[in-house]
Amino acid sequence: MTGPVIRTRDLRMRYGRTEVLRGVDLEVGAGEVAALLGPNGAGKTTTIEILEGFRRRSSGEVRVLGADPGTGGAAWRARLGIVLQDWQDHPRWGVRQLLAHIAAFYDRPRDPDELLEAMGLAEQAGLPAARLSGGQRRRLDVALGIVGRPEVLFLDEPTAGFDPRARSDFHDLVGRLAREDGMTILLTTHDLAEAERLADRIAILVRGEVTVSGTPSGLASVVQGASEVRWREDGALRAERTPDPSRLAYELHRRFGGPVPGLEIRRPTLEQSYLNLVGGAQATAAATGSGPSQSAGAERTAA
Ligand SMILES: Nc1ncnc2c1ncn2[C@@H]1O[C@H](COP(=O)(O)OP(=O)(O)OP(=O)(O)O)[C@@H](O)[C@H]1O
Repeated sequence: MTGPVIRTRDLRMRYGRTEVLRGVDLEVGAGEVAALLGPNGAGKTTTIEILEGFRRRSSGEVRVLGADPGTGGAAWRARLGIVLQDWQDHPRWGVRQLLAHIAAFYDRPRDPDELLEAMGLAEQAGLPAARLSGGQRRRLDVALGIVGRPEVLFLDEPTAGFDPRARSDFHDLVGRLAREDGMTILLTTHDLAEAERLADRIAILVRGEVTVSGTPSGLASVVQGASEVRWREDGALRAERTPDPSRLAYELHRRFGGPVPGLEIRRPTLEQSYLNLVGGAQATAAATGSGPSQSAGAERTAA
C-alpha cells in the first residue's frame, strides 16, 4: 500500500466528560518502528486500543492498513499483531499448546517451536502459562502477537517487568522484526532510552496531546533545553542559561580578550530535557485546565 500504514488526524477520546485524547495526529510508514512515549495516564493505551479496533473513538480520523479500525473486519484483523498490557489468558494452557492454538487461526503462521526457541522459551514449552515468570509471560505475549506474521504489530509497554538482559534481547528482536520481516511496529513506553534505541520515530504524548514528534535525533534538537555556561569573573563564579552557548562563549572570549577563566558549558541530557518537557506540560495543563500546546518548531505530523 502507498501512504502511511497507521494514520490518525485530530483523534479525540472522551471518557464521560473527561477528554483524554485531545487531537492526536500520528503517522507511521511501512516498516517503521514508532514509539508513543509518555508518562502514566498520557493516553498511550487509549490510542493504541483505538488503533487496534478495541475501543471506539469519540471523533477524528483513523486508518490502519487503509481501514477504519472501528469497522475493520476479520481479514483486516488477521494482518495485525497485538500485545496488550495485561494479557492473562488461558493460564492453565501449556505454553506451546497456547501458541500452536493461536497459530492455527492464521494462513501462514510461524512455526511455534522455532518461535519459542527465538523467544528463549523453549525450556518452558511444556509449562502452563500461569507458571511463567513475569518476563517469560511477556515474551510469550509477544510470541502470540507475532505468530501470525502480522504486517503491523502493536506492543503496549512490551518490556514492563523485564530484567536488563530480557530487555536487551527484546530490543534486538524488535529490530529484527522490522528489518527482516518489514513489520510496521507501534509500541508504547515510559522509557525515553528505550524509545531512542528502538524507534525510527517517536511521538511524545502528554495529557492526550502529541507535544513533540520526530526522529530520535530530531527530537533531541527540539526538546533539548537551555545549556548552562559557567565562568569565573572578578573572583566570583558566574553562570548563565542560554539556548545558544557557543554564542555566549564567543562573546565572553571577546570580552576577556582571550581565554575565558573557568569556562564550562553544561548541556542537559536528553533525559533531563524530556522530564522537563513532561513536567512543564503537566504544570501548564494544571494551571490552565487544558492540555499542553505544541512546542515551537516541533514536527507535528509524523509519529
Ligand atoms: N475505561 C476508562 N474509563 C475512564 N477513564 C479511563 C478509562 N481508560 C483510561 N482512562 C483514563 O484515561 C487516561 C489515559 O489512560 P491511558 O491508559 O490511555 O494512559 P497511558 O498513557 O496508557 O497510561 P499508563 O502509562 O499508566 O498505562 C487516564 O487518565 C485514565 O485514567
